[in-house]
Amino acid sequence: MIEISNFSFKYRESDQPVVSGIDLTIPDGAFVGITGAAGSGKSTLTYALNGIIPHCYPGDFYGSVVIDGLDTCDVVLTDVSQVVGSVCQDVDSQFVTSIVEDEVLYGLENFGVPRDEIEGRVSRALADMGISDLRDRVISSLSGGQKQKVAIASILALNPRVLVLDEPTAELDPASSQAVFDLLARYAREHGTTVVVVEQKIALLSQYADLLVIVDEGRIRFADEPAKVLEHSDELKRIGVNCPRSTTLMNRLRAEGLYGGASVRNVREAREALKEVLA
Ligand SMILES: Nc1ncnc2c1ncn2[C@@H]1O[C@H](COP(=O)(O)OP(=O)(O)OP(=O)(O)O)[C@@H](O)[C@H]1O
Repeated sequence: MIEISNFSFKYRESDQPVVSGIDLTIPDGAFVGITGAAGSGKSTLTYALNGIIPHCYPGDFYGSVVIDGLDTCDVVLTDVSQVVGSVCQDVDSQFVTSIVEDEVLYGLENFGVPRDEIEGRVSRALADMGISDLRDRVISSLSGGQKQKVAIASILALNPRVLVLDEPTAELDPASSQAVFDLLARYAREHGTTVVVVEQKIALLSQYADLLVIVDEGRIRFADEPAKVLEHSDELKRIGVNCPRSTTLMNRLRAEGLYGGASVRNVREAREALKEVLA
């Protein structure tokens, strides 16, 4: 369980807090999607979850962030890393070795995983990400999308109880993005891993998230199941979050009194809903 209570943070260099009054409870095994306009504070929230705040960025920290009973302010970063595996937005800054296999091995060896488990974990993580063929490649020679997959594989190999990923599909094509989300959802379902993903594509998040969080100017504007959040497509647009056109269309029909169902997340759901409207 993750409990963020009345959390605010001001970077030493910023004039005012960049996130304020954040209250969020995330049960174990939940799939949480976070989105919001550029600069709204999404990455800052992920830094609070993976311990980078307060351990690497100096600033004013108020409130508390407690992960599986660990208050991130009371423990060292390594303790947080044992529980939270994270993939940051700039994956290049995350790599510590030059070969794909070494990168996945690095974390396992650092975490003291028994030798006889290591090969199985490396192979499984690479296979899960569909990159077994990249095992011996030099990381700097990979495409942006391939690098993202290596970064995710390195974290999956560690079997963290919580996964925090900041725009993990930014460099991926739609099919690979879907495959990564499928995999994350499988980890949540089968291993009870709590997954927190920052993502620009609200349609993709809505398809997978149990809880969709919208951040606006450092505050949580909505935190609810996706269909409930999508009901507010006009307000979302005003704060820089564009819903799929199918969502906006069905919301307009609801406003006109022509549709009474839940907000739709995609064209397929809109098609079904329209059948009802036209019946
Ligand atoms: N290390 C830092 N020092 C000072 N200010 C920072 C730092 N990192 C981020 N900020 C500021 O905090 C605010 C929120 O940034 P953050 O990166 O958390 O937002 P974001 O929603 O993730 O943005 P994006 O979608 O563009 O990645 C921005 O005004 C940003 O300039």
